[in-house]
Amino acid sequence: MLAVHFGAGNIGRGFIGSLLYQSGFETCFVDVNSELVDLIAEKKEYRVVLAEDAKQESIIRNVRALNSQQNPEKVIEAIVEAEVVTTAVGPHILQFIAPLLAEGLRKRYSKVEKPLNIIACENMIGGSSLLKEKVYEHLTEEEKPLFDERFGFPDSAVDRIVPNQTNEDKLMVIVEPFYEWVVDETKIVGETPAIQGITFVKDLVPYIERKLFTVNTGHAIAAYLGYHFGIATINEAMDHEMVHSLVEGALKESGAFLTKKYDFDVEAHSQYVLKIVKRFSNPHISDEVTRVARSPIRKLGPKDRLVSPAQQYMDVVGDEPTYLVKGIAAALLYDFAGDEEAVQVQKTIQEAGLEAAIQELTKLDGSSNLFRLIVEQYHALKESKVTA
Ligand SMILES: NC(=O)c1ccc[n+]([C@@H]2O[C@H](COP(=O)([O-])OP(=O)(O)OC[C@H]3O[C@@H](n4cnc5c(N)ncnc54)[C@H](O)[C@@H]3O)[C@@H](O)[C@H]2O)c1
Ligand SMILES: O=P(O)(O)OC[C@@H](O)[C@@H](O)[C@H](O)[C@H](O)CO
Repeated sequence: MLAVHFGAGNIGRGFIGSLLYQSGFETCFVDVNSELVDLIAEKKEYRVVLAEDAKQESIIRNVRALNSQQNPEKVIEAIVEAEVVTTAVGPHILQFIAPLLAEGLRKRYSKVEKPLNIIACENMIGGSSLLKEKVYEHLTEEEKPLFDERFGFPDSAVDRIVPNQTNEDKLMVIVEPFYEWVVDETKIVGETPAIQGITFVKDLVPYIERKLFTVNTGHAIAAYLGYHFGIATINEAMDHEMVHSLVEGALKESGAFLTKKYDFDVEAHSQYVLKIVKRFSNPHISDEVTRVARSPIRKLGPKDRLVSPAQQYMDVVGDEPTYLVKGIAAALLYDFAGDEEAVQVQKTIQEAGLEAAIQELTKLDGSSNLFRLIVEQYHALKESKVTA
């Protein structure tokens, strides 16, 4: 059984690759990082170590790797043979892998009748659907209905914290023990991929919203406020009394709309939040705030982890959010020079003004209450700049 996985990075090796191996797949990683591809091709195995006292280690075997820029034909051949295709490249990269994936699916269509499912494992709502949209931009009108019958793009939610890391063994990856991978079974075409560890559900939306607007909302707020207070890592940010209580406040707000909207059990949701806050404080993980804060343009988008829960809190709970808005303000103040999107946000604020920048990034109506609150909190936070 062959799996083709795009993106041999943190989550690709540390999570998806690991579950594929445990489920009996051979995994062909596809990446553009030559060093990584060459190392996987040479070693044919790598280590995954759990970030816990016992540091339990697994060896992931049965892996190979291809550089999609150097060997596109081989990637196409692998897609022809695959039982499943997965991705973990980042939401903005899906458009770049789409042309090659379209070529692979075209060739496969002409050679193999067996259906194939393509699962994007990215932190966003509708990742596989977006990938499908991008792939379909490369198809003819005649091909589209034929591909609909043969290829599935089920959306998914993935949860496992895998920090950026530099280890002596460059393929080794340290991951937190916890993981969750939920896939929309209604969009599967043909057989359900036999991957142990996936939970298949009929309605993914509550799962992806619960994950993105709890884990990623809390994480982003810890990162942006941590950065604001001059803190380097997420667990240090969680040790900072003010950041800790602002994260908890934001998760109370997102929890209030999630439990109401989806009729989640309130006590079970509190336990879910407690566990997440504990995961952020894992002493065995050193996760830089700049990784978690990365790509603020994406994170300030209307459907992402900051603005969407703030808007939904207003709509569903009927109140003004206090903490989520502070997180949005901190994201707008994020000026890390090593992050192109952060540089772009600061440039837009300087050149177009704060209000035009907020409108452009969040797509919020300039006359809305949420917009007004964000402007207020931005100025309040900017004036209160202190170091930890
Ligand atoms: N790290 C985590 O904790 C975590 C957890 C859950 C979900 N995710 C999601 O997984 C995705 C990947 O995150 P990550 O942390 O593993 O990032 P990463 O940067 O470690 O890995 C991304 C990989 O994609 C590769 N890549 C870039 N362009 C490519 C292309 N055109 N073709 C093939 N490969 C390409 C990169 O070289 C890199 O190896 C993101 O959407 C992220 O939100 C991450
Ligand atoms: O990957 P991003 O940039 O969407 O978000 C950064 C982190 O919040 C994220 O990678 C988490 O570690 C992960 O989503 C945990 O499951």
